[in-house]
Amino acid sequence: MSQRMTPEGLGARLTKWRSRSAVVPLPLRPTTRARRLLRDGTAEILRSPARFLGAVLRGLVTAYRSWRRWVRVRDYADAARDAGKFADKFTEIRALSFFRWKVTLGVIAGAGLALAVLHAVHGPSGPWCVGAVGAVALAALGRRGGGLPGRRTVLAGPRILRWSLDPQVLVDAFRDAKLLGNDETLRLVERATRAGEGWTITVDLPATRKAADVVKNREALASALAVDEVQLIVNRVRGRGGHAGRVALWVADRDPYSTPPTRTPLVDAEQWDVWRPVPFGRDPQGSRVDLPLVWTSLLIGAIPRQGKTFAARLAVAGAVLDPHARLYVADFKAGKDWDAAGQVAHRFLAGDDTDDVFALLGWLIELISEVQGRYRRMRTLDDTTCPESKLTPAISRDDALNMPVTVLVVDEVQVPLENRTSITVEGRKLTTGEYVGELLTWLAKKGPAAGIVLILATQRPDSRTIPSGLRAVLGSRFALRVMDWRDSNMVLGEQMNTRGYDSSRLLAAHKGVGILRPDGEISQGGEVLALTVRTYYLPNEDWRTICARGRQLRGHAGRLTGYAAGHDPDPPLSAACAEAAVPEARKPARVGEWTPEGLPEPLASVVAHLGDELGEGGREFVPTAELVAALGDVDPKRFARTLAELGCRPVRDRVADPKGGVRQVRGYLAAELRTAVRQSRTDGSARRR
Ligand SMILES: Nc1ncnc2c1ncn2[C@@H]1O[C@H](COP(=O)(O)OP(=O)(O)OP(=O)(O)O)[C@@H](O)[C@H]1O
Repeated sequence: MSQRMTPEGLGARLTKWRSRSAVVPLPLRPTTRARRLLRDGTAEILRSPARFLGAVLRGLVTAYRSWRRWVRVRDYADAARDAGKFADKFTEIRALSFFRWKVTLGVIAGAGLALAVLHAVHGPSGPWCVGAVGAVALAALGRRGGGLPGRRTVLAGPRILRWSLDPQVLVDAFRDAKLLGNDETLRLVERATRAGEGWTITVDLPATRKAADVVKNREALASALAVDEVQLIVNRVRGRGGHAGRVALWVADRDPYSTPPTRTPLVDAEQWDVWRPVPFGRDPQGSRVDLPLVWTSLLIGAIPRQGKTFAARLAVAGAVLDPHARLYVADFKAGKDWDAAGQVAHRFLAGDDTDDVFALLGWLIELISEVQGRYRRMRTLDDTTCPESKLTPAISRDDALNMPVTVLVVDEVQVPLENRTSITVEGRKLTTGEYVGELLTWLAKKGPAAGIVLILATQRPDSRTIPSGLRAVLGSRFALRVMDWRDSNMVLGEQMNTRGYDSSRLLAAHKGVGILRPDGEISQGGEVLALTVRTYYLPNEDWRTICARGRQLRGHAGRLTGYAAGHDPDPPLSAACAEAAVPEARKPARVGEWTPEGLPEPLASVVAHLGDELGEGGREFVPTAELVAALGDVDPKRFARTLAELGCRPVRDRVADPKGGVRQVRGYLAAELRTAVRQSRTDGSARRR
């Protein structure tokens, strides 16, 4: 069917032709590019006088600095000083400096005379012309450089320092901090610019030096620059445009935390989406730091009165303002800091005695069953609704599926973890604290993907209080001021102090300031291992406002449940019924299930090595190297082939290495090994029948 050519159709075709035809010059093409060119060109013309003036001023400063170096014979004096011969050469240097002063005065007098003659011959236009030429020359001298491309893989060419501030200051500071040798220098990748209330600059170290060492020795560098270490932020530039020798520095003009704190923007938010990273605070340069919470968990540690509760409330504030999110709040501080959360929480408690600990135990058991149920239900969902075994925003908001993002906050988590009341679980005697630790560990491992977020705050981040297994699985960490570097490492992770992150160095006056080690990317982008953050200020009054709004939102949406809806809380578990309530996941394996009897080799040896660790809730992945080493003189190829015949195929996974990092290794999924064991037992008993 032929199309009638309407006036609009003709116009549209003409526009299309003009935008595509090679005959039409680029600037005349009716695309947004032409408009952009016009806009940029006008802006450029309007800005040029101010830019020219700026360049002339910078040129003046640069010319003055060069002259001062020259007149003071700095290069000669420095060389003499480095060679330890300054005293011998002093007279010579002074004489040369005196001579250069005389040359300077001579040139000034000559220039003045020449200008006077010019004025006499050509009138005022003569000196004006000379002035204009001089200004152009100064502007050329002071024009902004865009930085250098940085160090190439093979170093070549001179290292040129171009910085409108005296770059030698920085090089000297690096040398004083023993981060550069006397014959080494820095290469400026991005010239110094103002960022917030300070200077930022990116430099390349010589090829023999590592950026990680600069980060580690930040304090020495701060001393060499004569600033407090809180004023100096040093980051290795990673990812695109970065390499192991590139460092970004930010030097604040003054203590960045001396200004009054900022209120959280959530106080003014009508509503929030719990899937959006929550506004957590600001970095020293004043940029906002948002903290993602879903699919991870958070550990907050600090000595008393440093702002743990405030930080935990900030983290949970986003969930309070999302009517789809469910909250479990356990306040073992037993103060009134969390009281307002009772208006919105599905489960709420404030207290610190054994009954409260048992109530928490009940919640944990409930949440573990919930997680198991969610995984079971997710398995039945189609791939479009649930592409991986992970909660998605759509699933979490689907009432029919009933899997809302659930945030469990435990303030002063050391109270339940240290409870010594004895209980028996499946014949095993242990303290309630140990059991709480086990359940929290299980939840922190399996819960995040099913939409259960754990936020734990503690005054005592030591190894006796927070089991290492639990710490290892808490993805995000926030360390406010602690007593010493060991406690800081307890919160932030092994060896973090040697990488330059030690929260014991924060000042007592810096309340709410801590080191955040996020799980994955945060709003700053790039690959940051950790960063210093000053949390937003969230006093009780604002917290109450947020909780009242959260209640209103839930009320309108018909989502007030549990405690907030006024339902009687379930009676806390007692020591006697703790055992009966243990969910399947936490039950130790039936006697004999993880023993090698009746199993074929090498499965029998694998089970003998792993024992109960193979059970549900135990290990998820076992490296091949570990199995081969444990089984002694086994042929790795035959071992892999036999296991493959039993349905266990090697996969790659990340494991922690002893140096504190992670590495990828090959190994077997415990789930597949379990299935193989059960299958072998079923086959064995069928054969016996
Ligand atoms: N971001 C912040 N900016 C300024 N001051 C803050 C900030 N966060 C907390 N504070 C101050 O620190 C004080 C202690 O905060 P918070 O109650 O959260 O400490 P805590 O570590 O939980 O204490 P405790 O261990 O005694 O429970 C607060 O009263 C508040 O004035």
